[in-house]
Amino acid sequence: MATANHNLSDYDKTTIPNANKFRFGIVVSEWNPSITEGLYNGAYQTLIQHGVLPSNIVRWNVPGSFELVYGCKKMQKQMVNAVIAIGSVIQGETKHFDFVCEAVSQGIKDLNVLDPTPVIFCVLTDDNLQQAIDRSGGKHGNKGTEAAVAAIKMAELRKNM
Ligand SMILES: Nc1c(NC[C@H](O)[C@H](O)[C@H](O)CO)[nH]c(=O)[nH]c1=O
Ligand SMILES: CC(=O)[C@@H](O)COP(=O)(O)O
Repeated sequence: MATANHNLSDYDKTTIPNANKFRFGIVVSEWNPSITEGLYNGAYQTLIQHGVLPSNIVRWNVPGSFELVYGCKKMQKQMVNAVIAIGSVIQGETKHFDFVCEAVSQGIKDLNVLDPTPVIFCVLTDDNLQQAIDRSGGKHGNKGTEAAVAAIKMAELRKNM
């Protein structure tokens, strides 16, 4: 289902466990900061709403989405229950977009395979700035909210394994 048909901020709050015992790492790309800050705010506020203590949210910045893989790999070792990778990749004139998106998605997938700490893929890959705006707190909701919900659910799943 396309995002246009499912608002990223809509979810059943009754299905979310209390996250007051969990600790989360959030790694934020500095490229397109107006977008990534919106994603971070969505994720942060959602974690707080579900009981996470501010002191249990660790934030690191990296230069761009390509560096999210390295930052998340290191964040996995910080005694956190889950990691959220936040980035915004916007198509330019060249194929660089394709290489960055492929590297980040494959790299984060690999982190989930190789380490027991889940890493949530909160990376927008948009054709233009408007699409990114719409998905970072605009008309289609906030992917940061969606990512925080996923992080809590994965932390709970890991706890029960
Ligand atoms: N064009 C975008 C980039 N490019 C930078 C790369 O992510 C990387 O930092 C650089 O190639 C050095 O290794 N990054 C984004 O996050 N978003 C873009 O739109
Ligand atoms: C995703 C990118 O790296 C891209 O925005 C860079 O722009 P360009 O392809 O015009 O160099």
